[in-house]
Amino acid sequence: MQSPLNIYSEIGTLEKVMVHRPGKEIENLFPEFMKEFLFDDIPNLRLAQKEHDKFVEVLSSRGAEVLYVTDLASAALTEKKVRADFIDEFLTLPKQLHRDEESVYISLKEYLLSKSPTELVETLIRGIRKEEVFVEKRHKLAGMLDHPYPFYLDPLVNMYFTRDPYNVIGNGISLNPMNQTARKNETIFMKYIMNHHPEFKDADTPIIYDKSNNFSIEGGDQLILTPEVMAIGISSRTSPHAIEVLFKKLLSVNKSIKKIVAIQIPEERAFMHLDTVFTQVDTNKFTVHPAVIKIADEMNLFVMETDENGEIIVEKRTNLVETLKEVLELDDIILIPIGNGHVIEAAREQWNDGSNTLALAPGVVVTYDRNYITNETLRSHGVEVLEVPSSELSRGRGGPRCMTMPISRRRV
Ligand SMILES: NC(=[NH2+])NCCC[C@H](N)C(=O)O
Repeated sequence: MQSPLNIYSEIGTLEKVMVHRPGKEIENLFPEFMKEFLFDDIPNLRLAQKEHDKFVEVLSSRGAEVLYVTDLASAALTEKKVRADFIDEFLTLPKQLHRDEESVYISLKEYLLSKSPTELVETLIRGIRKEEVFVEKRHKLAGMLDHPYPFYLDPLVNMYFTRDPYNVIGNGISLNPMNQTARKNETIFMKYIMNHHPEFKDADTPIIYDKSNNFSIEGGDQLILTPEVMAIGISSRTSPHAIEVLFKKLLSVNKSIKKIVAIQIPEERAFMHLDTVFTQVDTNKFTVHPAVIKIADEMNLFVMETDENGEIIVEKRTNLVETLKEVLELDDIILIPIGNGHVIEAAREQWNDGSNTLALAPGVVVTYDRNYITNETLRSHGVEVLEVPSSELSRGRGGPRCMTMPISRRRV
């Protein structure tokens, strides 16, 4: 069966997309562990959900079919044996289990196995607080001590940024080994959806990358500029080794991608992924953080392609516009500076994901309404901008592109 996955660009009309509506996991965020969970503030859950519903409404209003990870995962986990494997895989990671006794593992597994597929998915995402499960204390000394850490299983608070833990390239999927411990378990949902969901399990879907490859890579760093060319960020989350391994695999299974431009970005919180400073809004138009424009002719860019023997060759470039013209074979590239290029407006709006646009079609993007200066700049370049409310969703440091995992786009 042909794979239902079909992504050959960043901008082709969005047909099918996967999202997660923020849920109870957000209420497991608290100040002491916020940084570890990669948040800078605690969103108001009810408002965040309203904003997310509005976001989904905008996607649907332009014809995209919106699927929820939780629904897909529940439908993939109908068999008990599959649920048991899924739980095992989930419980191998959490650091807090290792601090505790084996009996924690046994009790958690039993507790999770007693749940229906829908409840199981919901529980694994919201995390398990210690008071929720009874664990028999088998060791006398350790049993006398109470460890202050409040969870047996951490909440997956970043789950609504579906872009990062997995992403579609062509008709294949990259199951990304996440760089940050707080996000590692998110990838497992997609693995089970691909292997066990009725709509995906019999499809011929190449796995382009997975955790057997060790090096971390995340979807926020991967942009599919054309069917032949990708841009991938070398960032705090994505290692250069991973990019090379991914390219090799793409050359053998995807056969469409011929070139990768690896773009080095600073390893800073504000620049966590390439899509926080650079996104494609139309064939030749890109949003860019002015800090990047400033150094646009002295960047570390690496064009990867193959020679006539099929060997990978890597060449360094330094000029962003010239390199994009070269790899995209275009005469004209327009870089749209966020915050209209002003040092303060740009930094402020980029902090709230002003350059994290999601294209619904060539020249049509969804953005956060709070970034009104960037939105006007985009409009002045002829881009249609659909704004969504954003006071709560933005607190997780991700925007419309981060909140979506496109499954299918019409060819440009
Ligand atoms: N593609 C993106 N820019 N994703 C943003 C993810 C934000 C999330 N809090 C993290 O630190 O991982």
